[in-house]
Amino acid sequence: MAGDATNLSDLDQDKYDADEQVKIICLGDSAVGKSNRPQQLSTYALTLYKYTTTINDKTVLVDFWDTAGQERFQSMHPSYYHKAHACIMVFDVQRKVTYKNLTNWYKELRECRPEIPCIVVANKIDADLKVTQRNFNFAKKQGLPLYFVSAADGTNVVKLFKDAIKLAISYKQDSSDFMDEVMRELENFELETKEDLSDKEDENSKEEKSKSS
Ligand SMILES: Nc1nc2c(ncn2[C@@H]2O[C@H](COP(=O)(O)OP(=O)(O)OP(=O)(O)O)[C@@H](O)[C@H]2O)c(=O)[nH]1
Ligand SMILES: [Mg+2]
Repeated sequence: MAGDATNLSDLDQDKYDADEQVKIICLGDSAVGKSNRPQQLSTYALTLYKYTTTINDKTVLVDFWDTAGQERFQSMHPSYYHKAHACIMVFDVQRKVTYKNLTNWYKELRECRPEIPCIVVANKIDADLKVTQRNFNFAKKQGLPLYFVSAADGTNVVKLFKDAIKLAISYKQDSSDFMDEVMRELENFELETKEDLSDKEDENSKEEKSKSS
């Protein structure tokens, strides 16, 4: 994948409010193959994989968030979920416990992000292709798409990331449509109540603005 970089400016999450920026998070137990790296000591708790793509003639910047280490505590810091537009939830078909733990990951995800699209990934299918015939009911039960993937030989990897990006963007557009609606309602509301506002309140709001800028 594209080069990764994690520095402080990457962690300013306000950028994800911009139309052309999406954030996709990866979840799952340790060593399921989220980063597809040979075993290594975790130097950084967080890695951002940056990816640029064009959708409907618009350039979209995608940040894939990936962790090392923190998932051993079976829980992520809330800032990891903050403003995420989609989630890729990975388990290892060779290790049943990683499949069982999806329940916990999914619960935590939904506490923080109740609505974002989520894809379930059964990884390492290269180790035993027969697993693709097995039923993994978790995904079906939750109404989530399930992808059989091998990060090692590349099976379904491109499709997975393309679809995750599409889902993230469509989620973002829907929610911004909804935001537009809310904003319009607020504008109308303001017109109706303007006369009631005293000068004092106007001063206060100016002060608030200069504080926050
Ligand atoms: N056979 C096989 N091995 C894989 C595959 N994907 C990853 N691995 C191996 O699984 C091990 C763990 O992979 P990682 O990518 O480090 O897993 P991770 O989920 O990022 O683990 P943490 O960073 O510790 O959370 C490594 O030895 C990888 O080489 C796969 O598709 N097939
Ligand atoms: Mg990793």
